[in-house]
Amino acid sequence: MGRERGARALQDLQEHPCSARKLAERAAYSTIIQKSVPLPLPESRLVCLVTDLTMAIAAERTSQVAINYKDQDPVSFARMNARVQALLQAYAAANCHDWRSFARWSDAGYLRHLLHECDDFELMLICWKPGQTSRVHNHADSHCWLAVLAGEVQETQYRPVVPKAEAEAEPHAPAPLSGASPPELSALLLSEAEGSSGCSSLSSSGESNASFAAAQMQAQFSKLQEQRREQAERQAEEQEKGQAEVLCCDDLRLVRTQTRCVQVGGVAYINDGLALHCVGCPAAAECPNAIASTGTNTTSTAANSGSKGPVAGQGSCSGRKGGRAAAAMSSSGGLTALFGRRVNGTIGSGCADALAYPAAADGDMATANGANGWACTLHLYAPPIRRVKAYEAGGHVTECTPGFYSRHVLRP
Ligand SMILES: N[C@@H](CS(=O)O)C(=O)O
Repeated sequence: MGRERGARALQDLQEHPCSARKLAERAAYSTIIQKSVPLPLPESRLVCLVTDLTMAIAAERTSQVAINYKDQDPVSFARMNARVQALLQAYAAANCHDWRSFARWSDAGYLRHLLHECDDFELMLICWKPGQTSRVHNHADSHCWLAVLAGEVQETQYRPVVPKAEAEAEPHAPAPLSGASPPELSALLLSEAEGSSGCSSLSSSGESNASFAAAQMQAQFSKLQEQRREQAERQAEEQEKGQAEVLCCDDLRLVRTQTRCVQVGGVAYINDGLALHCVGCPAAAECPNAIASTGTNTTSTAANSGSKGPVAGQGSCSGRKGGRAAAAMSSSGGLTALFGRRVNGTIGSGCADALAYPAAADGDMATANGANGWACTLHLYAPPIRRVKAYEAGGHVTECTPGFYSRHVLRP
């Protein structure tokens, strides 16, 4: 009897996602509810987001499709990508503030705050001060979406350079970072859907992408391959002329292919299938008034000006707004950071596996605003990232396990 009621409640929840009542019902049938304080109120947008993301991803998993960028069927990925992007974008654009109680910044490097983790995905809040960036890294076959909640971030993409001898032996081969992958395809579809404005936002309007048929995707994929061939040729030319920025680590040479900015409200898909990359918050000098107005605008240049800060307290959000947050520490002591590059250089290079991280100072508990140019991003990794490769200029390619600064549980 109890089981039946539970199943009915969950089915109901799936059909009518995310209302406070439904969430309360769901809580009644959840098995383990681990709480760290303070949790947002059950009806908070962040909790709803976790519930909706869970369903969007589970919907693909139940059809026996492996959820990762390498194995997932393109149509399944396109469907999931559209849903996930629409959910993240709705949250980012709603100008919610419930994330702020989990946000901490540090002078030592960007901080990762784990908000939710399950077998399918992890949701991470990342706090950046101006000038802080991640190392060039991969995502170890995980999908990764990024939504900007405050400020602005830049993503710089890199592609391994094909050694000249190899390129001559096979002149039309694209850089062999990875083979054909669903995300590549989907990202192409999304960028095509946005038109050829030159902006590199990957914000999605939502469900429309899900309707792409497999045949159309195949045609687009051929186009993508052609573009990659052209890009490889352009890179070879740039290298000849010595124009391309090249990063060397171990025997690998990486060439920078593009930089794109994502502003507040914007959503991007980032993945090894597209490129290796690093993400960072532009230094104040590069990016005056870094907080942009709510929306999905992005630019492909480093500089951004004339933007406005977010308006506090607006939007359709409920739940806590700011307030004193508790940073629940990880079981191993908590203060772990990951493949971030420390701006002050005091912590050294290489991956920071379980490296003790200085606690955020009280001053770092202030929230991001237009004046300080700090940024905050929401990252969704599906499945959770277990190990990544980090590429250090003049250094080594290092494997490391991502850690986090604080851990929370957002399940209702
Ligand atoms: N993947 C990085 C952030 S970004 O560079 O995408 C991290 O989780 O620390």
